[in-house]
Amino acid sequence: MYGKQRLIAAAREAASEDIMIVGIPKEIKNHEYRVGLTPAGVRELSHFGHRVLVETMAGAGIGFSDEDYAAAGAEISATAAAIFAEAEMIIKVKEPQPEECKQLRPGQLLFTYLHLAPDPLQTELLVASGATCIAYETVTQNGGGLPLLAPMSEVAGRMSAQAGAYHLEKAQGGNGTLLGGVPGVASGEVLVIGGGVVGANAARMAVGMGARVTILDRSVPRLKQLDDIFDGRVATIYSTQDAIESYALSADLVIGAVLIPGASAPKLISRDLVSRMKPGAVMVDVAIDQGGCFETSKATTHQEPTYVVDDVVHYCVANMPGGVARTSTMALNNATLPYAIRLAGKGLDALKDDVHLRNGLNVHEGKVTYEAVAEALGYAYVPALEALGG
Ligand SMILES: NC(=O)C1=CN([C@@H]2O[C@H](COP(=O)(O)OP(=O)(O)OC[C@H]3O[C@@H](n4cnc5c(N)ncnc54)[C@H](O)[C@@H]3O)[C@@H](O)[C@H]2O)C=CC1
Ligand SMILES: CC(=O)C(=O)O
Ligand SMILES: [Mg+2]
Repeated sequence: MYGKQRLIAAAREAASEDIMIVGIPKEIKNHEYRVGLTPAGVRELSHFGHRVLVETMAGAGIGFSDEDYAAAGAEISATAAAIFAEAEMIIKVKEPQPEECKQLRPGQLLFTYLHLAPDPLQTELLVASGATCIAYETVTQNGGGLPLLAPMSEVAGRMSAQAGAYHLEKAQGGNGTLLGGVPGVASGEVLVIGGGVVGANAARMAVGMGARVTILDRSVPRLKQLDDIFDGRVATIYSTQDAIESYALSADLVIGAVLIPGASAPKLISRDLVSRMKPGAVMVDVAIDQGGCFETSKATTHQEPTYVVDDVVHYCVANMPGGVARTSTMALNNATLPYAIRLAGKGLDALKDDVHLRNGLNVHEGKVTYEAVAEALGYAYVPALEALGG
């Protein structure tokens, strides 16, 4: 289709689309200043005729005022409760907290990160809500990759090297190694386990700081790509228990960056191995939002990001990008907005029409529609298309 024909078809399609009430509550997780839509995103949805309700002060922490949102076409709501009560689709950033889950209802769409496999309580509450819950992190795309996880993985990967370098300082509990070294003194050793988006971005920052970096992955094609990208500046090693053990024992900083989409992260570093690592080494478990890939990991917050096990500092913040919320909000919105527009225009048909968006569906009308989540938590698995009624 070309030119005028394409415009007419687009106008017809737009005319047949519904108008939706979209709600943006303020995030309530610890030190979480990201927001589900920027004013620019509100403007796009308003342009398509949708009503957008934004909770007062939702973007205040990152310089988006109520006036900015109102100027973009939003209606400012005084409370989250008013938004949950009226909106047909809720757009958030972090997984809904229990008090948010309890306000969801059948027929309502929820579009946000969920990370359900390691989170039985949230899953139970979403199933009980009857709502349609779409997880950013399991939406897929042609050619592979997770387009709505990738922007935050880029951020968290870059932050992980930064956080690791900082916590290697003595005053932060680290062993006092400067990752880049200085002339005449060896640089620090960084082990990155998982060479996907987080891992590549972590390595990029660590290499930039002058560290000696090794990336482990169990995908040989991915190791080949990394070898090309880094052009000899990182070592790429196939991931086995042997490799993990030998590199972890000499590392100053270990970054956990593995993912099996939708599933709980595999525990790749045991408590015993942690006890044999260098005292004052630092471990940053970015995979903590999927349960963590170190046996000793437990989720922490930006307020209290670290704890120590066997003299090894653990940094396990489950919402790392929230620490650079302004950059993260804009990066996340760039990725989510086209999907939000389709969901607002077509409702459930947007899921029926697009297998990649449908792969984001984790819970619908009380059914678990993502296999790895059902398996991890003992629910019956109902394929998304079947749950949606074909
Ligand atoms: N804590 C936080 O704030 C954030 C956490 N994340 C999380 O970081 C994790 C990684 O995400 P991405 O890099 O986007 O995923 P990705 O899918 O791009 O990369 C994961 C990599 O892990 C590799 N892998 C799987 N099993 C492995 C094993 N046994 N040994 C070595 N490598 C293995 C895969 O081959 C793949 O290359 C996810 O759990 C994601 O949710 C992402 C953003 C923010
Ligand atoms: C990916 C994720 O969970 C986050 O950005 O917080
Ligand atoms: Mg997270």
